[in-house]
Order: sequence, then structure tokens, then C-alpha cells
Amino acid sequence: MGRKSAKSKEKRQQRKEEIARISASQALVNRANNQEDPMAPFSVFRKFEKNGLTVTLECKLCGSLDVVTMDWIFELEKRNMKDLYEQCEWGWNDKVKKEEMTDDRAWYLIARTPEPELKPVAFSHFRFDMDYGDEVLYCYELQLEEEVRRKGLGKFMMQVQELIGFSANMKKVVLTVLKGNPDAKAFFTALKYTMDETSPEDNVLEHYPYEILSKMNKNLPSSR
Ligand SMILES: CC(=O)SCCNC(=O)CCNC(=O)[C@H](O)C(C)(C)COP(=O)(O)OP(=O)(O)OC[C@H]1O[C@@H](n2cnc3c(N)ncnc32)[C@H](O)[C@@H]1OP(=O)(O)O
Repeated sequence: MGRKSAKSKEKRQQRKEEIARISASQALVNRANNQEDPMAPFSVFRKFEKNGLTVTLECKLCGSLDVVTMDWIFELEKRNMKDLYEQCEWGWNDKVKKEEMTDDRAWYLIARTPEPELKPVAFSHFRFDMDYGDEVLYCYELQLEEEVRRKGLGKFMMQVQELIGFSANMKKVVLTVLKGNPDAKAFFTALKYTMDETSPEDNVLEHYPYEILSKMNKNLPSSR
């Protein structure tokens, strides 16, 4: 009897601690989402100039983007990803993808050529979110127009997201990559993203067409 109640007391205590940990994580996510502009403290990173390419970066919530930009975002996503989605069991569905991309919680990092044109050439959709009980910056998409690839812009945009995520005390930056997209896999490997503990493993019954990669926030105490 005595041992059992000591055990259940310990369990209750652990449960209490877990609930406190999750609410602290959720509070960090809420605080990150309440920012006006997550790039505001990093204005020096608003400009990328390398390999003959000059662009400026802006960071906005989906709801504050104009229709023309949002249409371009969806059209680039479809041009870059539709075939890859169709080559695996995910398939492509305009309506489902649009819903995901226009979710209220969707933040966008957008790269544009300089004035007067201000043409968008790359975007990333990311969210501050809870993922398996952890506070994370989830990079849903990083998409570049073909003519601006291999100039370091993708790397720069991931570094900006790491800066935004880690300075908001997110535990890690997480993303999903299709196994049928070796270029993206090579890119994220070059940026030192590794297999996340939540990435599913293939087995005799199931084969997963994707992997989950992540990079940890090294500035956090290891106890978190
Ligand atoms: C979470 C997701 O969004 S997964 C989907 C990713 N997006 C796509 O697949 C859409 C189409 N592709 C793209 O938009 C871009 O090519 C990206 C995002 C994959 C890469 O962005 P880029 O700006 O072209 O990459 P960047 O120039 O920064 O490359 C950095 C390093 O990554 C590696 N790398 C980048 N592209 C490739 C590639 N195609 N093959 C092999 N390695 C690559 C290289 O090591 C490169 O350094 P280097 O050029 O000095 O050799």
C-alpha cells in the first residue's frame, strides 16, 4: 500500500511538471506569434547581395499579404512541388494546399528584387508551433524561382529563420523533406540539418515518402 501511494504521488508530480513544461512552451510560441515583425531586430539581414543577386527580405503574417503576392506564392509552390507530390502517395490537391498556405498562423519570409520592380523571387512559409510537445519554428516551405538558385539565397533564408526561431527561444527548427527530392535533401544536409527524433522509420508494413529534419537551438540549457 505504502509503496503504491508513493509511486502514484511521484507520477502525479511528474504529470504536474510535464503540464508546467508544456504550458511554458506554449507561452513561448504565443509570444513569438504575437510579434509584429520577427525580423525587426535583425534589420541588417534584410538585404542579401551575393553572386550577382540583390534582394531584400520582408517577414509578414499571411493575413497581411496582398492578393498578388499570395497568388505568386501559390503558383511558385505548385510549379516547384506538384510533380514531386504526385510522384509519391501525397498527391497534389490545390484546395488542401491553399488552405495550409493561407492558415492564419502562417508567417512568410519573402525575397524581392530591388525597386522599382520589387518582383518576388523566393519565399519561405514558417510557423511558431508546438510539435510533439516542443516549441519549434517549423519551416513548411522554402521555394526559390529557378533563376535565383545556387547563389546562396536559400542558405541565407534558412539562416534568417534560425535567427528568428532561436532568438524567440524555440527549441529547434524543423522541416519535412520528400525522399524523392534529392536536391533539397542535399541542400539541408549541407546546412547541417539532421534526422529529427520524430522522423518516422520505414518498416515492413509502412514506407514513408518523407523525412523530418531539424537543427537544435544550441543556446538553450540542455535541461529543456
Ligand atoms: C522544407 C522544404 O521546403 S523542402 C522543399 C525545398 N524546395 C524545393 O525543393 C524547391 C526547389 N528548390 C529550391 O527552391 C532551392 O534550390 C533550394 C531551396 C532547395 C536551395 O536553395 P539555393 O539558394 O538554390 O541553395 P544555396 O545556393 O543556398 O545552396 C547552399 C548549399 O546547399 C547545397 N545545395 C543547394 N542546392 C543543391 C543541389 N541542387 N544539389 C546539391 N547540393 C545543393 C550546396 O552545398 C550549396 O552550396 P554551394 O552552392 O556552395 O555548393
